[in-house]
Amino acid sequence: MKSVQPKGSHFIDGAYVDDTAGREISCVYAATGETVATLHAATPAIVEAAIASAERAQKEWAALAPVARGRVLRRVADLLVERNAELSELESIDTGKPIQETLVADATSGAEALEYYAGLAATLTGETVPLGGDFVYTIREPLGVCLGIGAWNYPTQIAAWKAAPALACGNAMVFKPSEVTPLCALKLAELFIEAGAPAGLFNVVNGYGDAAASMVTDPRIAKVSLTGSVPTGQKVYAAAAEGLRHVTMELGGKSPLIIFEDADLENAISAAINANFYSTGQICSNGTRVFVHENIVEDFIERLVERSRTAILGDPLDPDTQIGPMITDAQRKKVLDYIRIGQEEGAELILGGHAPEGPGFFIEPTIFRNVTDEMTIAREEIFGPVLSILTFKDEDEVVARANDTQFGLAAGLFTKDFTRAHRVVAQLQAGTCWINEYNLTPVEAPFGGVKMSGVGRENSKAAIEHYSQVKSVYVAMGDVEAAF
Ligand SMILES: NC(=O)C1=CN([C@@H]2O[C@H](COP(=O)(O)OP(=O)(O)OC[C@H]3O[C@@H](n4cnc5c(N)ncnc54)[C@H](O)[C@@H]3O)[C@@H](O)[C@H]2O)C=CC1
Repeated sequence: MKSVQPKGSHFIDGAYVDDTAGREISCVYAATGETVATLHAATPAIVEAAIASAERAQKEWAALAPVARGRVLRRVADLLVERNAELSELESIDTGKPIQETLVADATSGAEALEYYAGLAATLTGETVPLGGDFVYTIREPLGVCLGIGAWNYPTQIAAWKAAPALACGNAMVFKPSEVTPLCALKLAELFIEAGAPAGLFNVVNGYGDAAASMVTDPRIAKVSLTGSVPTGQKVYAAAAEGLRHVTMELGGKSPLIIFEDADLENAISAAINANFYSTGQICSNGTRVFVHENIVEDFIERLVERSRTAILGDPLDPDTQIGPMITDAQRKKVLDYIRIGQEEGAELILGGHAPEGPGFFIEPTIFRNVTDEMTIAREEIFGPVLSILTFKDEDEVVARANDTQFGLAAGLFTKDFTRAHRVVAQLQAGTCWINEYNLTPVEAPFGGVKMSGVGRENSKAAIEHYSQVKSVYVAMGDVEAAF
């Protein structure tokens, strides 16, 4: 494999830097287990350099005309599109996701976020509030230096989804990628410099959880946006509270996908496949509890299994590969444990369930039927290619069961009855819902969770609220009245 060793472990103040005193980070190609790059986790000196340069750059950036800021973001979007082929290859090496996915879902999704917020940058104005003679005007201000902390499943997309709205609002960002996918965000940082952003505006600090934790409580950090698991979210939210910092939390889920009796079966099956096996099931919003009406469950299962059997597992860089490995061996073990527990608790394994022989962290697409609500595989987030089929009889019952979870990230339903579709969606406790689709997350629409799945929204105009603050200015036009 060609070398993907970056010129340094971190990208700070416009250049690669390293401090070999930091603990080693091995970047492993999940398809073979081979180490493809070795980096060093941030030391306190690296963290200090990153935050200090971001603080400097933020002042320069916020002083630019918004349209000029937008122009830089737009150039980054163009560069992401132009370099999509090489960036997708790197994404596949960093994560193990198949190249046929990364070519359409990672740098391209990042580019869309940058293009969207590039356009929005110059429109972020305040409002005027008439009060008779006096009036109030508002100014939308940046927060300062924002900290982004990423998960491993979408390293380019997560970095871009956080950086684009943050920078459009006039903030700077320090981004800490997941320690298992440290490569892609560094490339994004290079592109910001190439596009003309001030040095320090978007810094990447690689490291483990402790490096991110040390930044969360730094007095110069105004906001923290995390994509990660619920336990990490709870820790980061609590730590950020010490300084009353703004937070956005994009956390885990156990989302329902409901297939009503009148659903278009082939479309529903396509959605169930996408909602469970895309990115080898490593997607937070996956619809892993597939509720199928009892009258159609046999037909549904027959076709689902028939189609899922044809999935091609293989080298992520092979254009024919449809399913890549899990991110790490540890994650694969965790998923295999859930599969074992599912069988022990009485669910019926009808496809997959094994790790194929040979190198790499592969796991077969796995389908369980006869899953019941209290089983562990129906309650906990697995974060792997494991689809659970549950059956239901009527609408009220399935809504109650769908909502019976601590999570609330996403939900989907399939029906041809639009009255029912809207009635059910209105009752579902989820931040993002799909009617007759699943897992599409266009930048134009808000994305995020309710309940334990998170706080705040990414994408769309909604993200602007989470990366800016409003100053209210009262203007008096007459004399000041006083009691004496
Ligand atoms: N809602 C969403 O948008 C998404 C949520 N996820 C969730 O993320 C999880 C899988 O990703 P992982 O990387 O394993 O999650 P994780 O929660 O272990 O780590 C996420 C990030 O937080 C950092 N971190 C760990 N401890 C920290 C601490 N005490 N303070 C500050 N930062 C800390 C890690 O280094 C990593 O960069 C899944 O549970 C999944 O549901 C993943 C992708 C998208």
